[in-house]
Amino acid sequence: MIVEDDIGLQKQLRWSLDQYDVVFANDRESAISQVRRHEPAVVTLDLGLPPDADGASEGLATLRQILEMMPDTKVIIVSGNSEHANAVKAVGSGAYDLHPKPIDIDMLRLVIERAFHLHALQQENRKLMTMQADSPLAGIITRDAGMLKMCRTVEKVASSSATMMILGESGTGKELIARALHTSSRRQSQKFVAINCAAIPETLLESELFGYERGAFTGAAKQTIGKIEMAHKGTFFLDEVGDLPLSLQAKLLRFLQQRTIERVGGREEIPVDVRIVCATHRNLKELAAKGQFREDLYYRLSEIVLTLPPLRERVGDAALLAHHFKNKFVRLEGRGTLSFSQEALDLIESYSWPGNIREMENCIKRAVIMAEGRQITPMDLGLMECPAEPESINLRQVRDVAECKAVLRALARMDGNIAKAADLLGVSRPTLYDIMNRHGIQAKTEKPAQELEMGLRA
Ligand SMILES: Nc1ncnc2c1ncn2[C@@H]1O[C@H](COP(=O)(O)OP(=O)(O)OP(=O)(O)O)[C@@H](O)[C@H]1O
Repeated sequence: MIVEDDIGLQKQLRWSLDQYDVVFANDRESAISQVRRHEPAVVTLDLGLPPDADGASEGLATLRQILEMMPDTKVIIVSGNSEHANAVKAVGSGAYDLHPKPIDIDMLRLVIERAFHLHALQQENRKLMTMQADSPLAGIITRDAGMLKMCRTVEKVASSSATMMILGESGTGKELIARALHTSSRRQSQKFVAINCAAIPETLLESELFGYERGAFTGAAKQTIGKIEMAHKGTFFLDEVGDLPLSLQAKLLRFLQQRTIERVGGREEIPVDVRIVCATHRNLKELAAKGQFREDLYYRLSEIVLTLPPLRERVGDAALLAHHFKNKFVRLEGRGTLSFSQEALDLIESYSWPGNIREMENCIKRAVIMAEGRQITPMDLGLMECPAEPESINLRQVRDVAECKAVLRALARMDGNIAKAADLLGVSRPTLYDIMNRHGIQAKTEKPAQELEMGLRA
């Protein structure tokens, strides 16, 4: 934003700064209203504004008000020699830098560029911090109404000892939820032990799960405890439980009924106190109907069932997670500021993510490594598939659903910034608030990090 009452100078700056989206103001009132509407990252401010064009009182008051509203905004004071003392005072009050009049446009461009860079860094940093605070459960990034509800369920059931089944496609975060359940429970100071039934050959699985005594089989040189026993007093996570062979299903069922285990080659019944959480991407009911999974075990394991929606059904999460992973890998790879191009974000939002969050994580890691400039382009993402079109239904419903999705997407993309989301949607801020009200989308401004707990009431 350029705050300047000299129309000639305004024009000159408009031409010289045509690489930026510039908005103008010529006095305090219009400056403040532009700040409300556009929330500019960088402002150049002439101190001599009407009605005190020869003094600095209006300029200094404008500076104060801008910084009260938007403390991160970088305000560059543009002033003549006679105003030097006031310009220094302005820097003392929080202005970012000062630039002398007459303007040296190359110098000013440089100062503006640095100001944008610093602003971007601060925003990234803030986002990183708020993302962590934002998580409803440790490590889980989401603003989707269904997922937020699920996180609340996890918190509620964490203190119980009920056995839990987590269903969902591959890469939807089943293990992450299991870990979150453990860290939210009173078992958190004890071990979380995980085993993937699909990754271990059948012949080894029994001894992995239950342990073995010395001499139980050739090569059993010493007594070894199994994973279930290892998790004593903690949480035991049985991943891909649908792949558990039938013989071991019987043994697991016995453990669930008696809460004791018998090591392979042993005779002793050893009591073990564990919370069992299991997960699968397979349809256990179907497997049970085909006789490949014991129905009694299925019911024992599913005292509480959580179903994780695939990423393509989580509204707004694709852009949110993309930003999260971009920030993570930029840090890990030691890259400078990097943002998504508009086209890259469009692609991220329309892609169907068959591999869910794991695929997204890998894709963004690749993009951070591949990106050549300061922007991640669709090419860097390396995604092939075309977006699927939603089914059409009743016209009013289609319009409603599309409107609601567009608003959630715009808010997610602009990280909850209402003014920017309104701009993106091409509506005024009050109109956006109306639409959000109509769809029950909340914006909790008192807690910016969670402004965005956007939920659909219906
Ligand atoms: N909501 C989320 N926020 C941040 N990271 C996530 C989220 N969900 C999943 N991840 C990350 O995505 C990756 C895959 O998650 P996870 O291993 O928990 O999925 P899964 O459903 O258990 O997969 P599989 O069925 O293949 O075992 C992990 O690196 C995890 O940290």
